[in-house]
Amino acid sequence: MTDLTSFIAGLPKAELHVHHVGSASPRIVAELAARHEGTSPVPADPARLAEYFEFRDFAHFIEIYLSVVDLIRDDEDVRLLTYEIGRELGRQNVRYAELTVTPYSSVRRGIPAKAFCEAIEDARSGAARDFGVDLRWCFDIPGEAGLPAAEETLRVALDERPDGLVSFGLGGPEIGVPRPQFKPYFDQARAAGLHSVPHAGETTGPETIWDALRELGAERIGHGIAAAQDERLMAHLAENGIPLEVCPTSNLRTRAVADLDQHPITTLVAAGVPVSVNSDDPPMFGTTLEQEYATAARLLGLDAAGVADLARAAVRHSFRPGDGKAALLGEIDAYQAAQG
Ligand SMILES: O=c1[nH]cnc2c1ncn2[C@@H]1O[C@H](CO)[C@@H](O)[C@H]1O
Repeated sequence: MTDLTSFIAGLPKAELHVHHVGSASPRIVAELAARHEGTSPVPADPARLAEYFEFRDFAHFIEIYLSVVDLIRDDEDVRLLTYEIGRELGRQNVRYAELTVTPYSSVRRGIPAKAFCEAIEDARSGAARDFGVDLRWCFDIPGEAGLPAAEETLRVALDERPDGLVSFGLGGPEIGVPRPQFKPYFDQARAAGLHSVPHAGETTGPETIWDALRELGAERIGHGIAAAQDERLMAHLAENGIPLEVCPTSNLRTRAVADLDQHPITTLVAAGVPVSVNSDDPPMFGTTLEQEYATAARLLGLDAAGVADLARAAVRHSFRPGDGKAALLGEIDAYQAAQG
């Protein structure tokens, strides 16, 4: 197992499902909480954060998530947060990451869209230069904020169009937030060349995934674990090569699954559904991408070659432009050969 752990650590990887504010390290969260002490429920002591990040259920998770979002108050906070995420990804040998960013939350708090996009783009350049990580953006609609959030997210995406933007998403709760209402916004984003990557089937059933496919033109699905309850849907995903971004520990910590050993990833993989493994909100869930790979290896019974294939799947499912995918696949091949 130690061998596999070090193989995973050195393996060049791609991360496809990781949230911006949800990636803030305990140090950064505590630093921001101290800066805004008295106006935030977030503990300013990193040692107390683990307890703060114990979630009763998904709704509680979103409540806590939004309290951390509230700590991001100016474009300097955005710049620092994003650059530090690049550092952590680089440390894990993540070479490419699509970060789910929610511009609506910041714009609503008074950070101008232009300043927000400049801050993430500055961090993107810095992360490439200093940590060798290629960061890209998925701009997601926070579902709980409804159509005004959809409108604003689309506006920022199309008007600012930062260089790193590759896709358009939809996050937050699924219960009480039907996917079809967002169709016109996804239609416009897709017409402008953005890929469609909504969350679906994380906290509700397979019907939400069907909606995401039919109404939002989903090319990949965030989470999508409820597909395991629907044979026809699994066959559809397999036949059409529509991948799921699976985040095992997240599902445990938000109590979407009761036990990692019963995680649907095994059913999905057995049915031929393309999957990648991702970390979602790593410090909040007490995980890292490396740990998610180790968990997937355990659940799926993978050896080093199987783990390398998992990394290749993430690269293939990614929206990395140009010859970037081939280059990263080449890095994985070279690493595997050298370890051989
Ligand atoms: O696991 C997750 N599922 C859904 N949304 C999430 C998750 N993690 C973070 N967010 C974030 O929650 C906010 C409120 O909608 C959004 O910013 C979304 O990106």
